[in-house]
Amino acid sequence: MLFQVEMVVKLPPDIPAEQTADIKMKEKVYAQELQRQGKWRHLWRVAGSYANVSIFDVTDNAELQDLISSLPLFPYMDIQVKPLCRHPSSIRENDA
Ligand SMILES: O=C(O)C[C@H]1C=CC(=O)O1
Repeated sequence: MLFQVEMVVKLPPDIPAEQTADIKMKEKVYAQELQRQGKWRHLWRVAGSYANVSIFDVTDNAELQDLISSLPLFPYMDIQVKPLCRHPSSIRENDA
């Protein structure tokens, strides 16, 4: 199942810089591992903001919830999820 996930990062300004750097480093390691596994198919920065638009490819809603809620930045993000399905005009047969 494919999902579009939008994440807007809202780190509180009073978190110590060291802690922020540690969270971001852990987030990067986790995000890259999920990309290697093929579960996080696309990761795009939204230009001009501390936000991303991503495409996840997971078995079901429960797996998506599990992956997203395990993100180190999860407590500091506003997240919106949209389920996707194949577009009838798409020429990409392998998608969805
Ligand atoms: O920077 C972000 O958009 C937030 C998050 C998503 C992947 C990652 O490494 O950090």
